Amino acid sequence: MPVPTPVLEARGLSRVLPGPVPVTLVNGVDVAVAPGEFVAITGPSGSGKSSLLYLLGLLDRPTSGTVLLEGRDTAPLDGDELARLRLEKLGFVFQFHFLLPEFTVLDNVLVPMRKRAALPRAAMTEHALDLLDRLGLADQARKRPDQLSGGQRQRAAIARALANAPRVLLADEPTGNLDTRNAQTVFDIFRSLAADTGTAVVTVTHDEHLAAQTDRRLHLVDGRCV
Ligand SMILES: Nc1ncnc2c1ncn2[C@@H]1O[C@H](COP(=O)(O)OP(=O)(O)OP(=O)(O)O)[C@@H](O)[C@H]1O
Repeated sequence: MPVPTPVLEARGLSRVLPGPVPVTLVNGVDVAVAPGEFVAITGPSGSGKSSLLYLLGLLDRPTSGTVLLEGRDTAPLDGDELARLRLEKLGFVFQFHFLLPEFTVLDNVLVPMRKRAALPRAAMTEHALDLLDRLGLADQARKRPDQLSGGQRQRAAIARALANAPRVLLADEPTGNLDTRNAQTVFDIFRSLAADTGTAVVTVTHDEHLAAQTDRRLHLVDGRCV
């Protein structure tokens, strides 16, 4: 069977903070993520999990090595080109939801769609409402984030991350502020997202029970994948 082109690939990825005593955050990581794959980044505190995720998400630049997105080398791209790729191809979820407090949930989901401007206005609203419905938030669309529960807020943040139908969803401890039930719901959403839409999901987690539910684990120790 032909091996599919990885949607996301790291080759010899390293990130060193310069200084009198340079600090190595990520050290020579090679990884290839296939479309529809659900991958956990695990490892002890300070092992470089978030640093690796930021590199994979084109939010930080490696000091050596490169990231390929859908087979395209991102190393030569400038800041604007990277921002465009993030907007069009990647979705992000963090431990804190980072929803805009003065906007409704619906308007929060519309922000990345408006920025991309790939759809007429009415179609954007329809798509955003459909996403919220799929995440069990149909009744919350016109509320502000502070009127939602913690679990609902994180699902709204996931809806926003999915607004532009990313090829890869990157999540940094997305269940860190959630109780067990809501944490499981988030992982259930990730699992069906990967299986049903082919979106690759890469998530940092401390939680062994959740990590065991993914297809594959990248375990980091001192910035190296072991
Ligand atoms: N800007 C920075 N300046 C100095 N040290 C940093 C900086 N960013 C990260 N570090 C250090 O680099 C190491 C890796 O950090 P990173 O946040 O990637 O680890 P992590 O595995 O995600 O940790 P945690 O599980 O605690 O969130 C840590 O030791 C951290 O303290």
